[in-house]
Amino acid sequence: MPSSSSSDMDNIPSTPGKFKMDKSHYRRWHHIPLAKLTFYTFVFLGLILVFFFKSPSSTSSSSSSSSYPSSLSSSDLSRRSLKTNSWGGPAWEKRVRSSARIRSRNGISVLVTGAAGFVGTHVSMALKRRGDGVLGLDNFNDYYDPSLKRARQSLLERTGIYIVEGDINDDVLLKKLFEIIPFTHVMHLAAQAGVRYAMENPSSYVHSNIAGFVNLLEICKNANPQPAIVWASSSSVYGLNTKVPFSEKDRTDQPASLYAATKKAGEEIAHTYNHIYGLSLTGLRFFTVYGPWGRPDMAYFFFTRDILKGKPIPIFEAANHGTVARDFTYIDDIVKGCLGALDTAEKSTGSGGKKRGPAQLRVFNLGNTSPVPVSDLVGILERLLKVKAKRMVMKLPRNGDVQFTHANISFARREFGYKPTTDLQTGLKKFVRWYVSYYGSGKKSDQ
Ligand SMILES: O=C(O)[C@H]1O[C@H](OP(=O)(O)OP(=O)(O)OC[C@H]2O[C@@H](n3ccc(=O)[nH]c3=O)[C@H](O)[C@@H]2O)[C@H](O)[C@@H](O)[C@H]1O
Repeated sequence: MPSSSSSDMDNIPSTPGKFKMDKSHYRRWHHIPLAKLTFYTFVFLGLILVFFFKSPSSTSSSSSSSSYPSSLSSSDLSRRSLKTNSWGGPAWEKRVRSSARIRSRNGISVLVTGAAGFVGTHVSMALKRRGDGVLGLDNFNDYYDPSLKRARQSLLERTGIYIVEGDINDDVLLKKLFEIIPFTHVMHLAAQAGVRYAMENPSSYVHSNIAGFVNLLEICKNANPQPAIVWASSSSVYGLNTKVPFSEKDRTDQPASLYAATKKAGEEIAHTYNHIYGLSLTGLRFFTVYGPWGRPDMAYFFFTRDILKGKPIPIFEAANHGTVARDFTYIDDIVKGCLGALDTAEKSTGSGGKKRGPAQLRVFNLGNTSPVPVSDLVGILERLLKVKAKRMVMKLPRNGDVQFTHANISFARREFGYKPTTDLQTGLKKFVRWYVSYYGSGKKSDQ
């Protein structure tokens, strides 16, 4: 055998566990002065602390039981960006519990997604008013002025409704909410809305209306008990159909916008989760909802603003001066429809991700049943605002708009007595009153 050398190679153990300590190294440590040793110990501890605080799991929410894998894929990273540090901890859980507490006999506990949105705010208030437990969820994105969403949040807070700040794509957060509260129902209203904006930002529609919806259903199917889900589809699924009024039995395979296509996809996804997992699912096709606390991206809203400012408003017309009309539906009628759907929703039949039997699957139109031309809407606003609009008639752009909508609501009437009662004139009067109290009249002459 070759004689042993004193090279470092000699210190590599041939078998794990059989490493023999080199006494000369040991002796060398003994000769390091104590001050130096203390210094190196602090440096070492410092490095450990830095590593700990920089690690992904410690940057996620403080109460989250999750920890990220050590190697993050790009999708993990994008999901990470959805996490906020604003949730978690005993005080947060207490707020969640208090908000979701049922305060009436036979009440239900509802997770309302998109609670800081227009319809979400109104539905949350109506549920709370009758004693149901309500917990909101909203990501407060800036599709339109987030300060309006914050104002709606304050409104809800005053009635004891807490909105958790988070995204429906955040599975860790959703799981946590279902761990704390065994929700009986989910009112799913979080979505990327708007027909025309889909050409500007298509991926946001896929992110919220498809990926987000699937993520929510994944959590719901695994929940025990599984909740019943009522969610917002859209009148836009009728797309290029020409037969009126639109009935739930009509074809919906000709969407005119990506928005419509993602809502239609949602209806098919609902079918799948109902079929495989026994989730009870009800889709509501809303027809151009308007009213106080509404969405600033919608025509009735920004027409009001621009008429008051003396700015021209673009009024679309179809080919050959064809009328463009909508079945504008007042928010209180939509709220009645949402509550009716929640109250008639049957329980999901599965549990823990397994189907135990067939479950309810429904789709309803929620409209007003009397379409009004957009030019008439402008006429009503002119009278209410006492300002003449600067009308700018334009050809209906090819950006997703359809020429008209008109709901047949006989199915919703039969199932839960749905009966809209507010006509456009009355509803716009309430909207204008709210608008002026919230923003001021902002008339050009006032400035
Ligand atoms: O029912 C729905 O499912 C959808 O309703 C709503 O879409 P729409 O019915 O298109 O409402 P909205 O934009 O207010 O335009 C109203 C009318 O004004 C016309 N319009 C619009 C803009 C303009 O500059 N000029 C104009 O004439 C326009 O041609 C239209 O005739 C929601 O935004 C959508 O998220 C979805 O919920």
